[in-house]
Amino acid sequence: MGKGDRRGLRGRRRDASRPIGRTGEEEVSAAVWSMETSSSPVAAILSSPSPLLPVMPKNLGKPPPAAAAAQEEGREELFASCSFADLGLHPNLCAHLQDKMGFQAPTRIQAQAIPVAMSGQHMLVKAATGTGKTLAYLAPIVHLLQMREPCVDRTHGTFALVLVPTRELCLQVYGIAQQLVHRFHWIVPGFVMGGENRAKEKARLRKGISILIATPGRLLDHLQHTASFVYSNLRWIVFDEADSILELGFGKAVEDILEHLGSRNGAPDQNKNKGEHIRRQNLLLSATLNEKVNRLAKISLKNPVMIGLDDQKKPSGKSNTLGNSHTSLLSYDEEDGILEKQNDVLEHAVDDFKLPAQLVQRYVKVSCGSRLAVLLSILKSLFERQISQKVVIFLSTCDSVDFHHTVLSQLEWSSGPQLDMDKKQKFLSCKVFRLHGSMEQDDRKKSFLGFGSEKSAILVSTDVAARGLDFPKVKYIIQYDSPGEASEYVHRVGRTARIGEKGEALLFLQPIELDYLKDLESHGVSLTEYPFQKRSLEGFVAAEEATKKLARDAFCSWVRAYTAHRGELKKIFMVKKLHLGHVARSFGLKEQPSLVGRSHQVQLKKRKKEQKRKQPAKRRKLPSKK
Ligand SMILES: Nc1ncnc2c1ncn2[C@@H]1O[C@H](COP(=O)(O)OP(=O)(O)OP(=O)(O)O)[C@@H](O)[C@H]1O
Repeated sequence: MGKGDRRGLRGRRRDASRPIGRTGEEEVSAAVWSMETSSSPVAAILSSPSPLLPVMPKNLGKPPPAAAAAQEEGREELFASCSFADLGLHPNLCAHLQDKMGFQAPTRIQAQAIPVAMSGQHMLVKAATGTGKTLAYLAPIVHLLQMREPCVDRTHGTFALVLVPTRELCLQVYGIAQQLVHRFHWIVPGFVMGGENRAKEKARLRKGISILIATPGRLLDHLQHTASFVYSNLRWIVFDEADSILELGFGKAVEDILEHLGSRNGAPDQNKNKGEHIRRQNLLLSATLNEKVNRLAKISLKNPVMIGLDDQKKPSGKSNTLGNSHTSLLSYDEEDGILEKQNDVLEHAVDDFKLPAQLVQRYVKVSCGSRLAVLLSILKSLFERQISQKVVIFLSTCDSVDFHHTVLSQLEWSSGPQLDMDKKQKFLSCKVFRLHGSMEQDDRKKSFLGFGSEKSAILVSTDVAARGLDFPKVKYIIQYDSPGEASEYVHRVGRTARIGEKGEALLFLQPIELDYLKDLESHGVSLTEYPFQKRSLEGFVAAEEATKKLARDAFCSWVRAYTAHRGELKKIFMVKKLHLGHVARSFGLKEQPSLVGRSHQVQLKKRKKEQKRKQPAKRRKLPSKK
């Protein structure tokens, strides 16, 4: 089980261990599945106008007009009015950012964080997802390394260490670092992470890596066992997605890493005796903070500049939206005064989350048994309205990802000859990828890179994809299984609506789970209900006597057909195992099964009596004489 996936399991065993019960809804959707004669049960759901499927809104996949305005407002709030050059970055780096990476101006968070990072002060940054936090720490590091005298050389070892919670994020940050050093080829980025070949990593460390991106477990392994790993010139330690690193149980590893690197507050500066006094700088960044980050901040940050933390609440009481964060430099008075202010600011920063202003967030209330049917309907509607879509579907466990990936892959449109029926049902004109921590590393890499490069695709994933991953053009996030903590909700939906782009997020909730909305509200996150009118099948059937009779006849014939199975099949299709009430409901019948079923049973008994009457009277067995 990959570390990155651990969060996917801890506290989320609910769907793995839940006993498979045949509740009403499951009964009905089972009935829906078995009613169809088509080739696949999944297709059955789609081709049957199940009473449970929502009628999709016309504007599905198109955010409401207000969101378009919010998107414009979001963009204005997102970008600073200054230039990268105004921030003091090297002209070559500014040119590269603009010409090669297409970044015309810094985001607000970058405009605030880059000068602080360049000043050498410790920093704690809280900014909404998709606001450019990666560049906020990598750009100043590259800038300062390229101007270092003597020139950075591989033999100097590692100057900057970036800790991230997942392997995919490790690859992503490494890719951005590679782009940033394009004009400074003497600065060498590299990565070490679980699942990779240790020996090759040792060889690369022995040669020297200037900017090292790492997952905590593997980094600690090399700190403890790779003697050729040189970090005596280490100047920066960056914790990207700081709260997630600790949530994933890396807390002890992080403390051991800080111990090794002499970067705990109060630890003797290991470079002092080297003559060259390198001021260590630690940076913590995330869109969400938690108590554990407070603890990490206390042991690793010294008088940090806090960005985006202390203006949590707008006068309206609404939580701060994107880009309104600003630097709050703690006044430098006596030690305890600073710590007190720092703690106070941190305490308040934990509970409030910032979300992109242009993100449209909805929830859909779905009973358990009809979840899959509704999910397939929503996907079908999304792809019918816009053939090319990038969608991420979050699930709670690896097994659930594997199952739903298999189900959705059945709907993948194959370019070869197709049956007419298949054409109608294979509505996904895109590839379906899966991602979770139990996959082989190569498969994980293929999925991660594959989904990122496709114009239209679906990714079915656990929370291993919830943090930091920057998939271009993801327009829709479906949380089929709700996340645990509200912070995970924020990060999941943060995979869309990035850097001012539009995005929509849909959370599946069962009627018994609606209280989760209140939990989200308490963190300043509010969702609107998915705007579809629930087709009231029962009302439709009850409206007309003729329709009601059709439904009754259909119900009776269905049950009769069910009893008609022969041989071994009778052990599978057993009427007495059916919950006739739910089967009746799947025909829109409100009557209790006993009423509808009783009349059928009465008929059955009558029929059996007639059959018996017609049969020649069997010779009665006389009791044997003893
Ligand atoms: N100044 C900029 N101008 C335009 N695009 C930018 C700028 N800075 C970063 N980006 C782009 O914005 C996207 C989001 O950046 P990044 O992943 O660093 O955000 P983040 O705040 O770290 O998000 P998360 O909280 O999800 O990790 C990326 O595609 C990145 O290339």
